Amino acid sequence: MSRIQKFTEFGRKILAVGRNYSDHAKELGNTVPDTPLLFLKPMSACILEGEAIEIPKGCIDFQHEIELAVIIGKKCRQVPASEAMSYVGGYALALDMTARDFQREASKKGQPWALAKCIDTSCPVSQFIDPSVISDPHNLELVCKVNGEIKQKGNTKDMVFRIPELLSYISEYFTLEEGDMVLTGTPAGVGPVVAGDVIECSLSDIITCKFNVKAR
Ligand SMILES: CC(=O)CC(=O)C(=O)O
Ligand SMILES: [Mg+2]
Repeated sequence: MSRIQKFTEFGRKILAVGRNYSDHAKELGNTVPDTPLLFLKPMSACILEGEAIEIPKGCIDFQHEIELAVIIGKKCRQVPASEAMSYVGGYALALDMTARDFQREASKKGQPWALAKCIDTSCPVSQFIDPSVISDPHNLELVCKVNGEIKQKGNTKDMVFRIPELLSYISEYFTLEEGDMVLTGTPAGVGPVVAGDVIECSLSDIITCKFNVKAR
């Protein structure tokens, strides 16, 4: 259904969901929200394989968060959960790179997460995955390795809010357009990376992607 096959055809915005896996909420000492916790990432945060993840200036705790990205296939506004999957045009693997020290500081002061989550290179994305190759998006293994060592190993079956609920909730407030992305949250195991590290991600046996980390 979607024409989107490559990064240049992606849309204009990224909606990201936080604390959508209870094991991750727990590891950071957070509770699971009653309704999806949303934030935006700009398209300028996106990079593709071959480009490096850059640690932002002043950050000493830059962390990986592997996430399933849902790519929107057609304009989606106020859709019921029962119809939401028909708006999915594809999937990708993504990293919601997070300056955790900046986030902690912002949260303490009641400030937004822009500097923690929205900075350049903070959204590495894999190649586009056609939805026809994914029979059940709620049973996919997410694995993130740093320098060959497994750091995150989760399954999309453990999402608190599933894709239909997320798209219905989000589209009540934001019109989603073709190529927009929804990052569906990260499972437990997030942790820091430093310059010189290599992050490798996989989604079941469907796709892998690899990114080098460097200082800005
Ligand atoms: C606390 C967070 O950074 C939330 C988030 O992004 C997640 O995936 O969960
Ligand atoms: Mg995240």
